[in-house]
Amino acid sequence: MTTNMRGLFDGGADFDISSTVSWHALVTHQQHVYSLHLRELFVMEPDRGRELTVQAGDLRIDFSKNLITGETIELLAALAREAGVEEKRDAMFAGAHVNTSEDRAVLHTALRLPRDAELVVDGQDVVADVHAVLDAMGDFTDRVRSGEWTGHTGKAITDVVNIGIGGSDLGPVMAYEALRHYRHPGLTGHFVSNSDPADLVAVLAGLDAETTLFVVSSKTFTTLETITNATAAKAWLLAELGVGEGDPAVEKHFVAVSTNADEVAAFGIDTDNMFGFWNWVGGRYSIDSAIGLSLMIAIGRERFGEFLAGFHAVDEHFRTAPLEANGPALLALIGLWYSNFWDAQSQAVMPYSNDMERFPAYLQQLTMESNGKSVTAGGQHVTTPTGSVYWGEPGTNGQHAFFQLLHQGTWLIPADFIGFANPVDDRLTADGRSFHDILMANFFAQTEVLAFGKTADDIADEGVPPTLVPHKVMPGNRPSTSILAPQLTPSVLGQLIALYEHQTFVKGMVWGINPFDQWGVELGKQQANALMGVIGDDAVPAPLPDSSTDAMVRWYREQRGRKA
Ligand SMILES: O=P(O)(O)OC[C@H]1O[C@H](O)[C@H](O)[C@@H](O)[C@@H]1O
Repeated sequence: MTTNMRGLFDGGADFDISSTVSWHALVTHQQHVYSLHLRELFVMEPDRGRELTVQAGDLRIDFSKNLITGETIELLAALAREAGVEEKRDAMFAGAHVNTSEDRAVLHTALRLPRDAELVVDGQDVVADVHAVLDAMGDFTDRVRSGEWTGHTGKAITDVVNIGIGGSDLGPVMAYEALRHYRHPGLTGHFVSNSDPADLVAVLAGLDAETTLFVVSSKTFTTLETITNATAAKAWLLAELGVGEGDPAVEKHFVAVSTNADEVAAFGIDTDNMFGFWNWVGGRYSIDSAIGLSLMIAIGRERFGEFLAGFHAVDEHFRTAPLEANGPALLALIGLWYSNFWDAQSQAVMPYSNDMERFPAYLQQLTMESNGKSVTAGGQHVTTPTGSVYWGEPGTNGQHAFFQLLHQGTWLIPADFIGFANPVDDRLTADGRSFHDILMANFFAQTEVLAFGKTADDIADEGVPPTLVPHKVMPGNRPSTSILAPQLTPSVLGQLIALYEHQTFVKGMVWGINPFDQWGVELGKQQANALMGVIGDDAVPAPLPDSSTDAMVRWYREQRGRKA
């Protein structure tokens, strides 16, 4: 396989997905589906619930409550084929440089290959490299968990603080919360990300420096927030331990996860205590790399292995299943159906699992940083809307907050519901009734009501006064996808993440954009750096170039007790 993928990924300067035969067919087909209600579709296709359900690993994905027919799936699959999704998928798995703007391979799938797999990319045995790091992480994890690794004063570690932001925070904290029941009882994890000092202050307030381990996680090791927090944490540690800068105590309390050994050393962390990864792992695709170290310490190396095996199961499904029965591909294509043919702008994700509270936030970075692009990989302006706004809250909480808008509002907002057959912990009951049954009864009820609603006739038949009937009509025909799994285990969490990673990829490939760069984040960082020297220093001459920022900075200086 050639590593120069410009041809395939640029699609040729003239290629425009919205000019393809399949796209035009979908435009026409949408008018047909628009004329049908989900109530009618379920009558016309009585076995629809089973026919439109796909199994991907342990994930049972029911697409039947979407505004689709069998023909929609055929047309969407044809669109994906016209866009070269299968070739692009194969190229990604093989290690081609599919991230064209940065000329990099995209190999998060290699992070979960089993030890006996083979993959050589750019002359490098990727599987051997991945497992060497996993082994080092595992050995370190074992030592921390057993108490063999001690702090400077010889005490075992009780608290692990991950310092990172973006992909170096969202994945670790989300998975740590989601896998709460698998954690080591004697170790507590903490996550510090924000450049608001309140974040670090609140975490340090409860900690004993002698038993605290900091994991500084940063792909680049230059991210301002992370380096600021890590520097402050180091100063706190040195002060608490009563030792000076450069004291070897730091080695016992700071480890690093990064691709940048030079910066790690410059920060003062022994590179023997650094766990590496590679530039072919994007930040938002990195929870299964060494960035997962704090998670591995929490759940242990075996459970972390199960987590990786879960990703791999869905990778294999995605790599081999035909598009028409491919969970990630269908999730993507049906999402794209709403974005591009129904004018939907957002996508809700509702995990019916309190432990998955951070999953929507995690998906925001994964999907929006990946597909929030308006030029194609070839540099042309896109001709269609791209990435959706992802958002959500755990059920049932969301039901009592914003579901009203989903049920009766004017926007079409497709929703993914995620739920489990078994709770991880069912010790508590409410008068003998399972909490979990209450939770899942709500899940099923919501997807049913969204799809089928309640008609004015049905409401009138119940004796509701005519003036109230319009207010009580539930229009239905609101799409949802139900993703179910037996239980929220490390493997299932890995499967869910891989499902969304690959759906993000498929959407990006159909749109012809590059889901693996994030140039849009850079300018804000540069601007913040430039303003940092200005806002706190009266000597820097005003005015600033725009009147809004200028006035705000003057106000800020005044409020901070300085003269503008
Ligand atoms: O891991 P780091 O290099 O510190 O990067 C942390 C995060 O910051 C950047 O601004 C990117 O937008 C993210 O993709 C990345 O995950």
